[in-house]
Amino acid sequence: MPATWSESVEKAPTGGGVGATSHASRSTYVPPHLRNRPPSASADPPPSATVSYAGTLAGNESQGQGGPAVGGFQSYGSRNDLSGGGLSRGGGGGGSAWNNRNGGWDRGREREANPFQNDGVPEPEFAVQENSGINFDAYEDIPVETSGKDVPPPVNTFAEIDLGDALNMNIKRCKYVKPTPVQRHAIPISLTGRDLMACAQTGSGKTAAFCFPIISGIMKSGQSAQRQPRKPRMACPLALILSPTRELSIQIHEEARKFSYQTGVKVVVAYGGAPINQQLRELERGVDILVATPGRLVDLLERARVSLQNIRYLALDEADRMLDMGFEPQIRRIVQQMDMPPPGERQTLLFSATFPKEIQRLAADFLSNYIFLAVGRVGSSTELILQRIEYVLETDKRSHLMDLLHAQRANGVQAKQALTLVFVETKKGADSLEHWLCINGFPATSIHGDRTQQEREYALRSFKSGKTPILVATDVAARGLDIPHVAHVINFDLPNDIDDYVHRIGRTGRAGKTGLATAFFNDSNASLAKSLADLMQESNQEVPAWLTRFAARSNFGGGGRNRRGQGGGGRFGGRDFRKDSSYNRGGMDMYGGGSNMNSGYNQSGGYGGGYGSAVTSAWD
Ligand SMILES: Nc1ncnc2c1ncn2[C@@H]1O[C@H](COP(=O)(O)OP(=O)(O)OP(=O)(O)O)[C@@H](O)[C@H]1O
Repeated sequence: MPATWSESVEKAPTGGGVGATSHASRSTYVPPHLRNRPPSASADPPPSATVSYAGTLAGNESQGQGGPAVGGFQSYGSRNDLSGGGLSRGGGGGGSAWNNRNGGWDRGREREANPFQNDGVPEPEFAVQENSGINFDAYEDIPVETSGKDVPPPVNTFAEIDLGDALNMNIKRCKYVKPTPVQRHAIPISLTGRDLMACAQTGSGKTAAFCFPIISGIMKSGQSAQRQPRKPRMACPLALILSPTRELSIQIHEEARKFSYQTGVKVVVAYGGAPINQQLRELERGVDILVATPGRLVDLLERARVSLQNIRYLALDEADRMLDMGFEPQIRRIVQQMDMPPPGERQTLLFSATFPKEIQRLAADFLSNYIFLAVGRVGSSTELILQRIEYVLETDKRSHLMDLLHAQRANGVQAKQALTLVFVETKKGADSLEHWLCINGFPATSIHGDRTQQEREYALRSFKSGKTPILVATDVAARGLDIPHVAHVINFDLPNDIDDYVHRIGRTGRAGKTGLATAFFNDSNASLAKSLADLMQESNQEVPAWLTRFAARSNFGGGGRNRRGQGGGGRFGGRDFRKDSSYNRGGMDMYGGGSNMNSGYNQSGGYGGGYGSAVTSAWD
């Protein structure tokens, strides 16, 4: 069975509606500088070189791998096993006891593939070993803030929570020995049915924090999509997980499939850029949890192939991104203008590492009597990431990058265990830097919104596997991606928004591992100086004197995309906006929920931030 969509395309017979990416022959990645050459010249990237990393990078390398399998993407069924509509999912028994669904959704002819297979984790060994990478000591004294009515107490172990045998087994298979701080708090809250707005640092385990309660809730209820009254060929999922990018949706799907293995809960992913027919057929086979990007979901809703009438759980990952000006209209359409049950009748879970107050205000429209949870210095970066800011003129950036890469190479850590992610501002810039790196002997690939989905998936796989240990990316790769062994994040071009910086550097230093983040700063980044200096200080980083001078000089607090100065950050970045005096001025109940609250967001024209079209277009 093909592991990814790009593989399934490569292996499929010719033709068959693959759209823009339907190449007749097996597609080999061609770097941009070779793409227009005759076939004989357009072959592989330059010969693989050993890229090595120094000092802190070795720390990362030595920690081992905690994430999903390399190259792990969703599997699509073959085109030949689609007959019969696939709707005949035999139901589990009724009642509300555990395990009342079949132990796996392999009803009828369909068999549930083992999502752990790619991990190379021998089943019998999963019992004792801790997830090899995570350093829980790093989280021991992490500050936690909760607000809202009747907040359920946190737990210290998974055993304290009644998640069900099958899910507990999968937690062991994942080698999660104890919950991370956000899981300790968020899972008990969600299990009581409360709405939740949760902020927690990058790489701290938010995916499981929203997946576990959803999966266990579906298992416990004994509900399943196939037992709901449904129109023919219309999928009626019980849970919807939305994320801003295709790759993140793919990743969440992979994770959710592991967590729901043999629970009877079926997870399906739908995202843009991949053939919709394959996704439709997956949906026809039955779906309990639908993971989707907003654009593709709207398409499915318009075709009346998905109904949201049975939604019991709505989760927005990267919720602040999902509700900012780029996505907000689509999200409102999905959540408020289709057939989804309103707040109070469904459970809504919003997660991110950053949550500007303006977005919190907006998000309150989607929530009912919710609990706000902030774990760690939210909106700040983890101290596990060593941040370096270097003053580099625009014209010197490439040679400076080359110096960095040569220094890494000189230091002898294997490339596969120390990947480098380089962020640039534009798609053209990504292509051009990738080309330049390749011709200079550094195997690189790129990911951005102008590449086909097949190319994007191929690039990510090639990076994860270490075949091309440098990935040049736009912000499309800034959020959520959990790529083991990313040892170094380089902000070749700094973003305009400090929250974007937080997410970008969060691709390293995940799950308790250490990481290095280097940024090239020059006068064009002056508006970021203050928030950058503040962020570094909060994270106990050494702030260069020249940056402090820049910060003192710059007076950009009132506008632009630097939201930190507008209440999104602060000493404890994830403060509940309901605690603001301005929120209560109108006599609103401080923790009354706010589902009927008019945020005034639109009237005021939104916060000054927003994303320029170049950035927005990098997203799905
Ligand atoms: N309880 C746990 N024990 C060990 N490892 C865990 C645990 N929970 C999550 N992880 C691992 O931690 C890593 C980071 O998790 P995840 O991707 O959910 O982070 P995140 O908080 O969503 O990050 P981001 O803000 O970047 O989206 C993953 O590799 C995951 O498998």
